[in-house]
Amino acid sequence: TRHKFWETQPVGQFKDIGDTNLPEGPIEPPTLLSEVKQEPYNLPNLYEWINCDISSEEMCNEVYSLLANNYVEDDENMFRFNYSKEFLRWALQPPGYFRTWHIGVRVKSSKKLVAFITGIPAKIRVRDEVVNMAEINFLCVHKKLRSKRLAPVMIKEVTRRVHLENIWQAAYTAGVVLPTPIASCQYWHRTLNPKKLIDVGFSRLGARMTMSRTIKLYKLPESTVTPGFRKMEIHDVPAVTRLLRNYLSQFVVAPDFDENDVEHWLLPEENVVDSYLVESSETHEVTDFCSFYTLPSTILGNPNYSTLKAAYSFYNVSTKTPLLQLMNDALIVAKQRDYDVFNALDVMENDSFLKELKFGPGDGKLHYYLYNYRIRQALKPSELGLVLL
Ligand SMILES: CCCCCCCCCCCCCC(=O)CSCCNC(=O)CCNC(=O)[C@H](O)C(C)(C)COP(=O)(O)OP(=O)(O)OC[C@H]1O[C@@H](n2cnc3c(N)ncnc32)[C@H](O)[C@@H]1OP(=O)(O)O
Ligand SMILES: CCOC(=O)c1cnc2ccc(OC)cc2c1SCCC#N
Repeated sequence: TRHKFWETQPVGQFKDIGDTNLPEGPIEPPTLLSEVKQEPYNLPNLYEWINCDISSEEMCNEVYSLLANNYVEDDENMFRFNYSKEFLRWALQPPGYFRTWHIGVRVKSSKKLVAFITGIPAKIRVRDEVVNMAEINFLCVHKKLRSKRLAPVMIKEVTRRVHLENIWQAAYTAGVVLPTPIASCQYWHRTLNPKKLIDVGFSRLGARMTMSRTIKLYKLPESTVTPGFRKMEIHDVPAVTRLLRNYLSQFVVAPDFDENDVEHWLLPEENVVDSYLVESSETHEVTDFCSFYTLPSTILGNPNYSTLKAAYSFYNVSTKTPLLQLMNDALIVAKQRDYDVFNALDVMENDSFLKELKFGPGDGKLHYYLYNYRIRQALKPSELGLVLL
């Protein structure tokens, strides 16, 4: 058995791939709340569970440090995600969040935080069904405690706590292949600071290319080109919600955002999320929207640089301005704001601008998963309207 834990879970199993007799939808029915295990799963003796109050400065520092030192690295150990504290508070406290779903594991004696996993509630539409789900993220076990089967316990515990809130499905992404992806996406990278990306060893000077020629290749205008292109403001929430809900309705899997969700996830917050829209000067109608979130990475083992400033494409809608032009304006803003790279997945309609805007394909894949919800057959990235942090 290749996946001793995952083969026990209500997820699509590899052996079932292609079996179109299996119905789409929940794999297991909900259980009665009285039947949900009332007490936490057992941890190895030295450890204890802790609910992490991310709004507490001290707790947020501990979570930040655990992730900054032990969270995801690329295959070549060139980068490690360095989620900021304000980003973590944003990511973990959306409307309706549960503090009990921000789960830590501490060493009983030293009180040191050594593991973490989180859930947040989200309404996710799958085809025509809007399903109450948990979005699971930030699963992290300290480097010194790896390969001790702690992750399955963390996963079972967050599952138990989600069940206690009468939620039976979840969504998550991972760079690793597990039973069984509903879609597999590719990262694309648009160089904004070529010299730095070459110096850190991510990019290489092209054949017959000089550094100055390479800098010229990635050069962008000093200012955005779309008339009416401006930052989103709180009074734009109703219009942006309408625009986004309508746009996302075309995808097989997408969040079902209401105005409260849009205000939380898309209203600009410095160093966390940036959103811009196009307001028509004559009709004052909001016709287009683009957004990106800020996720820096620690640059590992480089004497000259410590941090990579990366922007990640979030939700973009174009109804009047060509998507290509809208996204080029997003690149221009990111360059103005001194980002080193602008990253995007090939989800939604992103494929239509990636090559033309000089994005290059990454070597990493991002696999999307649903827990306790079967999809008849894997989706194409263009059928996905969901971006997880
Ligand atoms: C109704 C609600 C349901 C809610 C829950 C839904 C499900 C949510 C699922 C979680 C979604 C998280 C999403 C998310 O956070 C975004 S993906 C980022 C995950 N975190 C990292 O990569 C950080 C660095 N790595 C680590 O901290 C550890 O390596 C982790 C903790 C990843 C594994 O710790 P370890 O010390 O290296 O390994 P053991 O403890 O010995 O455990 C080995 C088992 O863990 C399976 N494994 C490995 N990586 C996984 C991953 N990324 N997802 C799921 N499972 C993963 C692996 O296949 C094996 O099971 P198998 O034997 O069956 O193959
Ligand atoms: C320069 C392009 O690469 C990245 O931006 C980057 C940065 N930090 C990471 C940390 C962990 C990591 O683990 C998979 C990958 C990166 C990546 S590439 C995949 C993310 C994107 N786009």
